[in-house]
Amino acid sequence: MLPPSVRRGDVDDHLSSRIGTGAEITSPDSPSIYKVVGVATEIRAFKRSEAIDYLKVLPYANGLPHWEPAPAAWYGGSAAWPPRQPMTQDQLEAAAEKLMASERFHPQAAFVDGRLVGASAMLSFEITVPGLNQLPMGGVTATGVVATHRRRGLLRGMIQAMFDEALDRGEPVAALSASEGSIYGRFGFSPATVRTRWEIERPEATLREAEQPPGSLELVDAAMAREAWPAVHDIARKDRVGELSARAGQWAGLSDEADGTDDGPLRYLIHRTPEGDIDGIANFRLPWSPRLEDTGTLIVEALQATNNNAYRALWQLLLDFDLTKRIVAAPRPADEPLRWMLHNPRALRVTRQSDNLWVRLLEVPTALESRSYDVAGGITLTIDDDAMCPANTGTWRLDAGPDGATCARTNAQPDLTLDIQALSSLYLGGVSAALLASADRIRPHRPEAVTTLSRLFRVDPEPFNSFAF
Ligand SMILES: CC(=O)SCCNC(=O)CCNC(=O)[C@H](O)C(C)(C)COP(=O)(O)OP(=O)(O)OC[C@H]1O[C@@H](n2cnc3c(N)ncnc32)[C@H](O)[C@@H]1OP(=O)(O)O
Repeated sequence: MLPPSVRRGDVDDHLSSRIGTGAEITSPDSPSIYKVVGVATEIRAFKRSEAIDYLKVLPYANGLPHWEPAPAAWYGGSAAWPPRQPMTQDQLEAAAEKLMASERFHPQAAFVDGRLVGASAMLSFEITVPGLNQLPMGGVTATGVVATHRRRGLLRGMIQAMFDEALDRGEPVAALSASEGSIYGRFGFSPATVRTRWEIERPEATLREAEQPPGSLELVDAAMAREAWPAVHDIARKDRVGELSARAGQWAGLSDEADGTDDGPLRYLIHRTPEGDIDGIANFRLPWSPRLEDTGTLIVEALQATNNNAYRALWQLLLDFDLTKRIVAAPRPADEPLRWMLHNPRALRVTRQSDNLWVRLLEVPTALESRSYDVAGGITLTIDDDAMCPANTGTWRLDAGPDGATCARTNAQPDLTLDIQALSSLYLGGVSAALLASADRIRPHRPEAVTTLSRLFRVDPEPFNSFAF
């Protein structure tokens, strides 16, 4: 008898077919372990004593050309990845201690013949969903399988175990930032937010409103930035669909020192209300270059504000910093208000746009009932076979509106059919149902079904998450 967290139809068949032993599944003693006869493969949480093995696997696995760590590759900085030096034993011990101390860290690992050959983890977050409600979310992070053990279903096994555990913890939604676009769709993840990188030539960066908004600006050191960021972010994130609660110690590493590259140290700019409360903050750099034509770029790595005054005041200074020629910012939302504050909206040139958060609904009725909908309406939808979360499969009636929603199983004829990926992309309100229908990702059974779905799910402003994890 398999434990409930491991389903014979997906994880185990997949694994045995990959290993090619014609293996039978044994009865595992522990609910989170499964084994294949003849090949000692286990998927289970790793222990503190195994955390260093996990840390050693990760940089090795992630050091592929496609892996794009932020911010180095994001704006073409010079920081090397993977780090040039392996971590020392002391550094590994310290990192392992820190990792395992977090109650919000839920790791899984793959062991073959007792050796840790792959790992992944979920971090528990809150995500802001439409209606500005906070929903528990499991964020998949730090994933790698050593090159010699890839393509045998180890990641699939870990993802399945993490889905099952997230559901047990009451997290109806999972999400991740994808290293490659071709991996995570098969597990039901689908892009739900986008991020952009944009540039403005300083001479073109004139604002329509030249007057300084009320309040004051101050350049501060890293110690002050470490205090300001959590407070500003915790207000701002609850006001933007797609934003996440901060990771433990998210800003602990902010420093005034240069990291030894040409990027220069991070600088910090805060905005205060006339009463003195900090209501906005930006992190920026002024990298050095031996080539004159490459100097004078001010790079904004993060900017968050709790109101429009702070947002405008911060940009007003950053766009007009003496001895600079160009401003580059990333990651930024596609619907950046700054564009509409410029005399010349075309001056803000998006030089890159990519998917940001990939969402995966684990428990459809709970997720759909946890957000609100700007217009009142109802729709009956059929979700195609969801092998990894089979309770989602079937036909659901959603009756929704600004005050909330009910979502229940029904035997009625559906208005449309879609798979869990399409519904996950729609969930935060940033992807158009009409677009997905045009791509045959939604199959309407009534002519007006896609319009109804579109009106129900869209949000304004666009969902955005300001950091990956
Ligand atoms: C959320 C994050 O942490 S993003 C970071 C992800 N990590 C990396 O990119 C590091 C480098 N890559 C790796 O370590 C590994 O290749 C992983 C973790 C991406 C995949 O691990 P594996 O154990 O090989 O994956 P697994 O065998 O379970 O593959 C599941 C499916 O995904 C496919 N797949 C896995 N990796 C890739 C890839 N890089 N490109 C395309 N398809 C892939 C497999 O072919 C398989 O397909 P199937 O279900 O149709 O049979």
